[in-house]
Amino acid sequence: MLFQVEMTVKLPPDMPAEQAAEIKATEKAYAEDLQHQGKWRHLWRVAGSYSNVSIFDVEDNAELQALVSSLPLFPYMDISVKPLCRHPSSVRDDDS
Ligand SMILES: O=C(O)CC1=CCC(=O)O1
Repeated sequence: MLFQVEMTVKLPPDMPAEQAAEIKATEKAYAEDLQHQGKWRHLWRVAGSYSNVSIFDVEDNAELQALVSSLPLFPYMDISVKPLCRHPSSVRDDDS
């Protein structure tokens, strides 16, 4: 199942820089691992913001919930999720 996930990072302004850097580094490693596994198919920065638009390819809603709620930045993000399905006019054969 494909999901579009939009994440907006809102770190507390008073979070120490070292702590913020550590969380971001852990987040990066987690995101890279999920991309290598094929579960996090796309990761795009929304230009001009501290947001990303991502496409996840997971078994079901429960797996998406497990992955997203395990993100190190999860407590510091606003997240919206949209389920996706194939468009009848799509010519790509890899977007199922
Ligand atoms: O910077 C972001 O958009 C949050 C984030 C998601 C994966 C990652 O490495 O950073």
